[in-house]
Amino acid sequence: MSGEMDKPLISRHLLDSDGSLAEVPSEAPKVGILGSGDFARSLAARLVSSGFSVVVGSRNPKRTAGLFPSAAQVTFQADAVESPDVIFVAMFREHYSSLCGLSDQLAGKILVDVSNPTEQEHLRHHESNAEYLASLFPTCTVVKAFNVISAWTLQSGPRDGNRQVPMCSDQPEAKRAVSEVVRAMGFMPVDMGSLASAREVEAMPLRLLPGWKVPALLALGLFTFFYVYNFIRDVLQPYVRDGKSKFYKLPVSVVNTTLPCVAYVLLSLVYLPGVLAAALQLRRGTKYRRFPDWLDHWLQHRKQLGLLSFLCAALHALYSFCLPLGRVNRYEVVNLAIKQVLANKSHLWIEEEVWRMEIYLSLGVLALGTLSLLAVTSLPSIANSLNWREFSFVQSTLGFVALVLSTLHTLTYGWTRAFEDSHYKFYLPPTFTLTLLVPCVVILAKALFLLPCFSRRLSRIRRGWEKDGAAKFMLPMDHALAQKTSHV
Ligand SMILES: Cc1cc2nc3c(=O)[nH]c(=O)nc-3n(C[C@H](O)[C@H](O)[C@H](O)COP(=O)(O)OP(=O)(O)OC[C@H]3O[C@@H](n4cnc5c(N)ncnc54)[C@H](O)[C@@H]3O)c2cc1C
Ligand SMILES: NC(=O)C1=CN([C@@H]2O[C@H](COP(=O)(O)OP(=O)(O)OC[C@H]3O[C@@H](n4cnc5c(N)ncnc54)[C@H](OP(=O)(O)O)[C@@H]3O)[C@@H](O)[C@H]2O)C=CC1
Ligand code: HEM
Ligand SMILES: [Cu+2]
Ligand SMILES: [Fe+3]
Repeated sequence: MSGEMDKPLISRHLLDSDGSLAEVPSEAPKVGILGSGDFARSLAARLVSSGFSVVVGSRNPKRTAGLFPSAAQVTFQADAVESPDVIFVAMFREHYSSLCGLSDQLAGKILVDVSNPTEQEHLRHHESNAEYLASLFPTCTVVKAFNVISAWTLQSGPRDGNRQVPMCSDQPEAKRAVSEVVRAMGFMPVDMGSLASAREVEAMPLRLLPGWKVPALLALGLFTFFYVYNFIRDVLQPYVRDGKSKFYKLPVSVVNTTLPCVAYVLLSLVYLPGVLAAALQLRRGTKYRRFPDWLDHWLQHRKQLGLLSFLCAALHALYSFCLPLGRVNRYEVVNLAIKQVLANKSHLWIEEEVWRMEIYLSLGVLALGTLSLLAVTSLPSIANSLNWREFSFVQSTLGFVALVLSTLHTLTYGWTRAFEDSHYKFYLPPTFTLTLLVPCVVILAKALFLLPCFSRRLSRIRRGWEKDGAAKFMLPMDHALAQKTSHV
């Protein structure tokens, strides 16, 4: 079998070292495909247009030949596996065993398992599809690849969507051969190690935005809560008390009171776990103990929380820009003007209102601008061009600045309303007062941890110093202090 593996599987000079197309070999490398379904058809089309000679093995070649590009040869399974060394198995797991009759012809060849188990299949079988295929054909080398690429992406080419093709196999030589096919097709092979990783590779397409589930549900929960709260205050209360219909507020006004509250609370929840972590480290006097699971989980979901906060804040800004466009605004302005005329007043100008509004609008714009920087740097291409310090400056420091600006925006918007009885409807305080609690706790805690007594201790803990037990790392100036406290 090693003799089989030694010969070049695919003409190496199809690709230059830099990946560009070099001289096309006189005879195109041959690739086999077993199966004639959706995936097989897209794969064949892609392989043909990438310069491969393709032979398809079907149980019924007459019926299926018309579905393939004319350059692809469609024949019986036994004939198709005769000459190519790399054979894609584009079939479902339950049909693998139907290939057992081909064992002799397949001996020594590379089988590429492209299959995607469903969630139930993945749970039912403890061995991966690829390992199962390998157990059926012990004389073949199995490579797991392409399962994360949809038939559609194969057809439309790798221009949009994910270009990475995770692959694994126990045979480095086989992996290299399939990598070359992957590259020639315009995709990026990603080595995932031995075939034992196949289960992990097969689980990849089963994930649907795993990190987003909890943050998205949280955002939805907050939205629902604040929407109902604002509905009761702004729509239900005037209706019940005075019989006034304010239902026109549902699509814009109530939404624009709800969205900023969600954005603001989510933003504070991004920075709260950092504060809790610092507090925990201060109390324990070490960083070498795991955080409780809930805190660990929370710390890992901050990016998603932050981006959802940014989304809500951006929508809030757009809604705010749209407010003056509505009919409501025009009628209110006209009605106010008429009232002024009837009351024989000429100049309406409340200095305090003007200043309050100018300031809170400006602070809101600044807060959103700062948040945009965080959102931009969270794009992988930009994040990769920043070093660790730059990234953490934007994320940690500027993010905190955004939280402070949002707080000032909310406070100047709220002004004295929290203290005026007329703003308590059904005894419910104005919405913004509900949102201030968490952000203010975060800001105060951050300020507290900046005090020298805390910040010195924190930075020592983060460099490995421990309250009791051996000091793992010490600054020279900490040496004397550490000796006093770390007797065993
Ligand atoms: C729009 C938006 C986009 C976001 N995008 C991303 C993203 O792409 N990726 C991402 O990870 N997060 C992202 N976030 C989340 C958030 O910005 C980061 O998690 C941020 O780093 C949290 O800052 P922090 O100061 O609370 O926490 P941390 O930076 O984890 O620090 C917590 C505390 O520990 C201190 N500290 C941390 N490490 C050390 C150390 N080694 N030595 C000494 N002190 C230390 C800090 O000073 C701080 O006081 C985003 C947020 C928003 C709003
Ligand atoms: N569709 C997609 O987007 C993706 C599919 N995949 C994987 O590719 C594989 C094929 O998927 P897909 O092409 O969609 O499936 P299809 O059902 O469209 O095709 C399966 C093919 O298997 C062949 N086959 C061979 N033996 C049997 C048998 N005993 N019973 C039934 N069929 C048999 C058939 O070809 P014939 O009749 O000519 O022999 C049939 O066309 C699966 O493992 C799937 O998980 C992976 C990633 C994406
Ligand atoms: C371009 C940026 C922004 C503009 C133009 C803007 C504008 C406004 C306006 C007009 C209001 C009053 C809404 C109303 O009348 O009900 C308001 C309220 C509010 N804004 Fe902003 N804002 C901006 C950014 C932000 C950001 C980034 C946050 C926080 C993340 C935020 C949080 C809030 C909060 C919490 C309220 C109070 C909501 C309430 O209780 O009624 N805003 N903003
Ligand atoms: Cu979670
Ligand atoms: Fe999770």
